[in-house]
Amino acid sequence: MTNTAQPRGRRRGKDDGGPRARFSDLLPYLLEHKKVLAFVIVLSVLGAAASLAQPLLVSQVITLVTNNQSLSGLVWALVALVVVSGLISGFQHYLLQRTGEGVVLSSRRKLVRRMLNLPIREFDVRRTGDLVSRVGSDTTLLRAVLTQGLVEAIGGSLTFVGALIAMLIIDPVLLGLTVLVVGVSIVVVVLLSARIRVASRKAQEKVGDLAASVERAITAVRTVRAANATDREVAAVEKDAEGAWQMGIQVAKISALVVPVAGIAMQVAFLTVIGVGGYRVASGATSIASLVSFILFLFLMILPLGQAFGAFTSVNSALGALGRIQEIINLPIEGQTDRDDVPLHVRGAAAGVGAGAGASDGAGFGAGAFDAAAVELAVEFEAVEFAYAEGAVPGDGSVDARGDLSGPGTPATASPAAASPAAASPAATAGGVAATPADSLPGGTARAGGGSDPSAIGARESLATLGSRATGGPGIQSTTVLRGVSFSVPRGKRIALVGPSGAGKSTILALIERFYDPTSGVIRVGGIDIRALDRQELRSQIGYVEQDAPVLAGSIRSNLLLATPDATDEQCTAVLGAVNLLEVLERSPQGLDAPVGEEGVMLSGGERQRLAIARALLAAPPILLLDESTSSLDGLNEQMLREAIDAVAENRTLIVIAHRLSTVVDSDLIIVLDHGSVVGVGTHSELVVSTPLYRELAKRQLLV
Ligand SMILES: Nc1ncnc2c1ncn2[C@@H]1O[C@H](COP(=O)(O)OP(=O)(O)OP(=O)(O)O)[C@@H](O)[C@H]1O
Repeated sequence: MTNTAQPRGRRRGKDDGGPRARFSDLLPYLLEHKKVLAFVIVLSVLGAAASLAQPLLVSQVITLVTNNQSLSGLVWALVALVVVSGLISGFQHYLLQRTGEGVVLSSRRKLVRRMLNLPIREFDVRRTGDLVSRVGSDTTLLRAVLTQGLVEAIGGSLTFVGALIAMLIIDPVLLGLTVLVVGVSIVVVVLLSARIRVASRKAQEKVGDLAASVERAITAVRTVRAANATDREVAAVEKDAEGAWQMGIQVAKISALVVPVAGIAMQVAFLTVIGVGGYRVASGATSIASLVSFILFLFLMILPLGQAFGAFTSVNSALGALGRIQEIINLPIEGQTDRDDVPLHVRGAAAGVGAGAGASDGAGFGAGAFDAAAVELAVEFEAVEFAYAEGAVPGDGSVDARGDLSGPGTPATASPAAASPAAASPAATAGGVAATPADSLPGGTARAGGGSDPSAIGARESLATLGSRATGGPGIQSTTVLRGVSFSVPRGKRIALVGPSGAGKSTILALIERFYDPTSGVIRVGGIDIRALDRQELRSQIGYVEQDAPVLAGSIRSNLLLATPDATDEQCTAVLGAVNLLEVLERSPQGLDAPVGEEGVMLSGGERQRLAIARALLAAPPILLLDESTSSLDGLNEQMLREAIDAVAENRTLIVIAHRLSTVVDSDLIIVLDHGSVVGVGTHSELVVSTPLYRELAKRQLLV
């Protein structure tokens, strides 16, 4: 399905332009099990020896029969050989299956660990279903490398060589003919291998597409059903399923060419040996016993050849899938693309933060750990510019740690020298917002210019252009979302961000969480440039309730314990009481263990939001970020929730986004955003007078 509603992720232009893996990429996965594999290879060698011994014994049998001598000893030896070969082969099979599962497990572990640590930007451009499919489906192909013959082929190669030597001794002429036939088959298989690899990778990509469209349809099933779009979605998913089927058929066709090659080689070699060998026996050039043992060795030689061809096919299929796995594993994780040009004195201060930041007593950042005056400001934005990178970025799997993901926040980011010239330009300062700490007003407010000033609009446009240029590398498009945003949030205050949809309010919270880095400008938390803070440390100081207040599948308890795994049942119950959610507990005899359904679907919208807020409150961080956290609440619940937040918010800094001004009119400070710029800062009564946009919003909501 061509899913235009979601980003398609990194697409490839050409068939063979996708992520590639070499055999050497597979080795680390195999080497993790080197002891077992070495043991299996020893077993293979023993098995090969047992196999090689059989034709020799058979040859002996023929000689003894011809000479009318007793066979009993030899027969017992043959029986023992067959039994031992069987046991070895069974044990070997089990060990290989087991190791194959081990390879799948370790690849899944690596992949998931990497995936969940990727920068948020990666999740903006990739499809969830495709990522899930890489973990679930691509990894299973690695198993086939071991279970479908690679190790047997290694052991088998000994049989192959042993048989070859024996055949050389028995009849070099017949061997020459055999090698000719076998050589042709090997060339054919090698030629087909590259096509198998490409087809296999494309088949896995199609499976990824399929998983992505199934995921899309299922997650939006209510919307799809309500829009009477079920049949169309089914058709779209079916189309993707057909795409996967077609590529599967493609793989089957190429494999079908490989599989019979060994069989054909064997038959041709066998017929040739029988024909030429029979002639040679008739002419007295060789004996019947030699011909029979030559033919048995021929079988022994061809058998591992079949295994080798099978192994070759499965390794090439696996390499197709491994390319997709490695594409993710090779991506830089969050933090790896950071520039280390944060001024040293800032880093030094940050070192002190760690010690105090762990204390989440709500008193603020690491009291006493660094300059107390700086701590007075919980959050500061200074001339922050930001643009999301948009659109698909072609990648080959070996993404340059500094280049590809940079977008906003890397090359043009951190150093003051690298800040967008427009951000510091007089036009920007005059037209939009206060750009330097010196411009901050006492009490932590920021000076706001006239957002409706035409010159400011002009400045914004040029900033947008510059921001885009600064941000986007080749292939990356970006639109400036925040333009020279400056404001300060004093510790312990309640701040509201308001403004029209798309003004950039949620983006500000995402930047405080450091999901993205600004294109230019500085964000400080507790007086520290957040680029100098460890992300975990930073986030442990912040409670964040997203706009869609996500609730994870699982129980109420697992949702609450997400950020605070050690919280007691009493603490959980108390925080649920604080957000008026005790009723949900009473509803089910399972209490805290009551399931909430996929994405919390068994809860109402308001309950989901309150549960998410309860989760944030339970962690009791010094700073709380609430994104439209009261939008799904009825009047009564909203009132209760506000009281709860007010109670918990004591001594904490609260930054709240709300569309309904009624929920934020009593904030200590309201910051008004429009098109990514701060157009007003003040209290409700100040803004009604000073900021036309705010007055308009308030008027529409019957607040003035
Ligand atoms: N992940 C993203 N990738 C690309 N663009 C984005 C992303 N998130 C937001 N945007 C864009 O950034 C702009 C600001 O979005 P943001 O969500 O910050 O606005 P908002 O003020 O919170 O809006 P709302 O009140 O409707 O939630 C919008 O134009 C939006 O399309």
